[in-house]
Amino acid sequence: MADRVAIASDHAAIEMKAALGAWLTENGFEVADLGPATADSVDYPDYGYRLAASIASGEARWGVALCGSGIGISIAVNRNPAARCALVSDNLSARLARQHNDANVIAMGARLIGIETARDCLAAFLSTEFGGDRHQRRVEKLSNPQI
Ligand SMILES: O=C(CO)[C@H](O)[C@H](O)[C@H](O)COP(=O)(O)O
Repeated sequence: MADRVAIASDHAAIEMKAALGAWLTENGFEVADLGPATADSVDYPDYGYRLAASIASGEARWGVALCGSGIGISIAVNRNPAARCALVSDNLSARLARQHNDANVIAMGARLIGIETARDCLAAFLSTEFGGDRHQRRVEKLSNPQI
């Protein structure tokens, strides 16, 4: 399970899903493609929930969530308390999502960024450690929402 990555999208990001899935495999990650399998129009919540469930169950350590903007699917993933999904579009945000937020799912928008940028973000995300310390306290508070 350690390096297993679950990847899911909607129809808008099917090509980016294929490209990032191939890159993950080439780089030694075990990939669970949670769909969809075709470019037929689908609803991003269905795939976001499926991805989050694979993180919650421990089937996957990491998640990659893709849709047109990345917004809808990131909202869907974050409905599951086991997920900390960060929507990013640049290398620094991808690194900070790990360093400060201990994000376990990266979301990106296939209609907003190109595949090269997405690969760069994913590589940065997967190679960056959580910083712990003060960030640990804050991340723990994310699991205990209160005013
Ligand atoms: O960006 C999205 C939601 O935040 C989704 O990716 C969808 O791709 C988008 O809403 C789909 O639009 P479409 O006109 O049905 O392709």
